[in-house]
Amino acid sequence: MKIIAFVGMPASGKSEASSVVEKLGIKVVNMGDVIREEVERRSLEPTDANIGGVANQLRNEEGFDVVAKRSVPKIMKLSEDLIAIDGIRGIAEVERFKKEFGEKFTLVSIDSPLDMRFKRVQKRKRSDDMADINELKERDERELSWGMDKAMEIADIVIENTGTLDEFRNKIESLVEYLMVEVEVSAVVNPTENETYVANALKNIFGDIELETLDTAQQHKKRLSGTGDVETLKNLHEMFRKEKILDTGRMQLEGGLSIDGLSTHFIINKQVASVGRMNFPADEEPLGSIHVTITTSSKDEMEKIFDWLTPPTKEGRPKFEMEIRQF
Ligand SMILES: Nc1ncnc2c1ncn2[C@@H]1O[C@H](COP(=O)(O)OP(=O)(O)OP(=O)(O)O)[C@@H](O)[C@H]1O
Repeated sequence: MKIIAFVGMPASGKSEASSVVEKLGIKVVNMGDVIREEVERRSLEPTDANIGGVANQLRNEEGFDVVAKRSVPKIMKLSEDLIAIDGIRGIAEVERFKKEFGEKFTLVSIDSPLDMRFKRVQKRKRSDDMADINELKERDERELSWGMDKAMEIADIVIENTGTLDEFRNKIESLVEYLMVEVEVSAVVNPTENETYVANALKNIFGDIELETLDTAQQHKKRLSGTGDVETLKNLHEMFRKEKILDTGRMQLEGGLSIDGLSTHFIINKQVASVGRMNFPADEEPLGSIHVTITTSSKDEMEKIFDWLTPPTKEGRPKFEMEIRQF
């Protein structure tokens, strides 16, 4: 499971980002629900004043990360691959989520300058919106006092929201597709082989991927396996170039494509990988090969990955080089 959360100054585009995510079918957990539930538990009317009052009371009684803390079990109960958290207000909440979810938690900062945010607020006309730029500055100050700037500073990904709304929505879609990519790698460890030898072969191709040892149906045979995201493919990306095997690589990727176009599977020579090089065996090697499966949430994303890893070539050189992170 992966968790994504947006932070940013008032009117930077967090709600827009959440609604794009929701439209893509991703579950959005609203932190405000925790407060609304507490309001109900205290048998109060769900008015703005009661919600604000209970939120403040909770923070004073149980700390600034109280809402995050109470959201954690709700998130843990879910079984989706990707979940978005809406409504982070400060650094304490970010720290709580980082502690609970570690690497699985991706914090995204949405950056937009004050004057642009003010123009957008004037159009938004939400009941709590301001007519004067100084009121927006005051709102900024309140968010800063909760450490929004610190939360933005430690974000894993920064998205500039300085263009059109469509451009922004495309960036968020691209980000979600990027986060949904899953890479699975595995290789058999034969009784005659040393586990470290196989682990090194895998790490030579996939960098510092975390591996676990699994039993196989056959006695004395183990399998080393690991899962990762697009970052896991960065070293492979370099190897295709170093070994000058872009065309062969492309054939492997395309050859292993599933009928629905959402996953591809190919094998890499384990023995060759153990010495830090890479090629593709025609068939599974006698001692087993390295198996790689890449899964995406859309055909477009898969095509993007193909073009990024192994662009088409002309006279042996890539016709173009592209970024995989288009946000
Ligand atoms: N790139 C953009 N171009 C034009 N309008 C935009 C753009 N991004 C966001 N907006 C609009 O700006 C307004 C503020 O965005 P949004 O409500 O998503 O911000 P927010 O970060 O959730 O704000 P708050 O912190 O105040 O809840 C909305 O009306 C939204 O539709």
